[in-house]
Amino acid sequence: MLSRRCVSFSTKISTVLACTQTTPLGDQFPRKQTFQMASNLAQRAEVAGMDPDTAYNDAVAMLHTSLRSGESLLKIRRDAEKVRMMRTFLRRLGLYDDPKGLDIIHISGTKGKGSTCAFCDSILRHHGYKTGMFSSPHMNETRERIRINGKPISKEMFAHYFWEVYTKLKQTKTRDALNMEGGMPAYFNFTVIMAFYVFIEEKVNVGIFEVGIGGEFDGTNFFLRPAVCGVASLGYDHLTILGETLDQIAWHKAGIFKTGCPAVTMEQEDFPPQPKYHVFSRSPTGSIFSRVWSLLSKVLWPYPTLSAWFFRLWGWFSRRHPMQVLLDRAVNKKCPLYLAPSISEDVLQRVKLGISGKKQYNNAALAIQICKIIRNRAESDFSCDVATKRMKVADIPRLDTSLEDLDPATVKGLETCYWPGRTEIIHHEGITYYLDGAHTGESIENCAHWFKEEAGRERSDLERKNGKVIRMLVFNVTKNRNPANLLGHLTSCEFDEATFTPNLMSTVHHANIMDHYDSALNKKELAEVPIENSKIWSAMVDREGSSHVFPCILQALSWVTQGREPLVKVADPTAMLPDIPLYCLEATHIQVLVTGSLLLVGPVLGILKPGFND
Ligand SMILES: Nc1ncnc2c1ncn2[C@@H]1O[C@H](COP(=O)(O)OP(=O)(O)OP(=O)(O)O)[C@@H](O)[C@H]1O
Repeated sequence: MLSRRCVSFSTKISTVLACTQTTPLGDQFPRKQTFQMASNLAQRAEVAGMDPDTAYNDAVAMLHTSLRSGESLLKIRRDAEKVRMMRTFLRRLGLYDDPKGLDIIHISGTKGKGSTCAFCDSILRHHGYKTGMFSSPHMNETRERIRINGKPISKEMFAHYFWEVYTKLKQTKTRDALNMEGGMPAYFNFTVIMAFYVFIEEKVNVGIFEVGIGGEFDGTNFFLRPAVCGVASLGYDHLTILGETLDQIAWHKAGIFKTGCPAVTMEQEDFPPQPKYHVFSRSPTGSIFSRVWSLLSKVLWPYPTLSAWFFRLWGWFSRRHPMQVLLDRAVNKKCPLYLAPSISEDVLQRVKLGISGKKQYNNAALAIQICKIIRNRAESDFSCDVATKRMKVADIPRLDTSLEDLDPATVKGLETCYWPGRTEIIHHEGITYYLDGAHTGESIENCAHWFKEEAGRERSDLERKNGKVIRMLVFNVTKNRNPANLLGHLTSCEFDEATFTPNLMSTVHHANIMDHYDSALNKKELAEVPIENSKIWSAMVDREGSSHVFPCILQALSWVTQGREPLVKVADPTAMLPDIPLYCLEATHIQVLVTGSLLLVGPVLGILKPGFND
């Protein structure tokens, strides 16, 4: 399979990695040098029968080096051009239209889009479809982004298709280096294109695509006629890109709607505008409000407090309900829009969802209706439901989940659905790990609710048998997120001790450094963020000494589970772990919540459940 144009520079990459391993905090990856090395080697020999690990590592290294460099050029392109550019890349691969026989499900939303995709994937698989799923970001390995029949594609398959797509695009590259349409797609766009290509080549029946950021200008928004679009729950994330009010965010998310293609959404809350309300925020809706807004912001900017209050009030009164924005966009795009309300109590009692958490019932309802559309597609006519100007939000047709929708295959799909690292519980002798990759206000709130419910039940059972249970937190956030906003939701979880660590597996040996190139590079994230988080936490819980900072995940986990966990070993035996309080050692059971970042949860999952990807 690997007889394609393939390169081997793993040995050289390992040499480079070896240099970085000695400086744990603030490692600098020699990006420029590796990029040159990668591009030189890419034009080299054909290597047949390569070892899959080497071939895979080479492909991932290429993604992180030569293809990442395209991103800086991308920034100078106007947003709307990105989608057109994606279509050009596909044409260069010989893909001129949406392929026949591959139904596309395209899902946007702030929270729950990954879970909805996973539910769709599982339900359809249990109905006999061959499924493909593209999601981002990945936790441990890049290949997690492309799944076939619920499993990440193998390293061998990833390497094979990577070099096939890479070579075809390279051969059609034009001389105009600044013209990105003639160049190479950057990291994210490349993985999207590759997923699409893999699904076609592997003759998948349904391709499920999770939007990266927003929707309108996202790299996944190149489909001409998706079989169905879904919008999961809306909330605040990526505000600097999408805007700071929910109607601005909704506008982007609804950008995936296509003329004549059915779209389904769930009930949406209308949160108040974010407290941090920027004077110069730009409304993408292009309304008269936004023009007056922009004029006033120019007049008022010298008076920051006055203008901040003015704009906060303005934002409050001028905002539209996110559901109204979804409807308006459906009208503009002549798209039939449906509402999938959450599952009702009687139906709910029949199913124990594979992904837990109360919000998952909303995601499941959305997935059930999306799959129903796919299954009944041949005999359905959506033209009579195309949204019209006269329609009000209350008129959006409802697709209630009834008992008849829960046929055995759908129930099996919902119950066996596995979405790694999201509200996942792993039991070990004397320890229960609660893992959740939540990293926004809404999802951390959901995580705290889930943890209190699940861990509370377990603690009551254990205490009834005279057990002594303590609770530990292992936490990190990545850059650009507000740690106080996230940690605030966790203060009610009754943690006895809290630990903070960067998303670095080990200070000695950083596995998969290439797969997590960015996080390994950022000095502030590695050294300063955990200290900052620890200070915020101490101030919030007002308990001296119950907050601890570690330089890597292995040290934090070793400290938390001292003497109990054979799987967790400090990679550097010379590392001095601080003393753990006596009452922790005396406890009969520890409950550990790991949350705040997928890049923290991923490595922990990798330790506790090796091979969870296979
Ligand atoms: N409707 C929801 N509201 C709030 N939190 C949710 C909802 N659905 C899922 N979550 C939580 O959000 C986190 C991420 O879930 P999921 O992967 O489904 O979402 P996502 O939209 O793909 O997010 P991201 O891509 O940012 O990780 C999980 O912790 C999950 O429990």
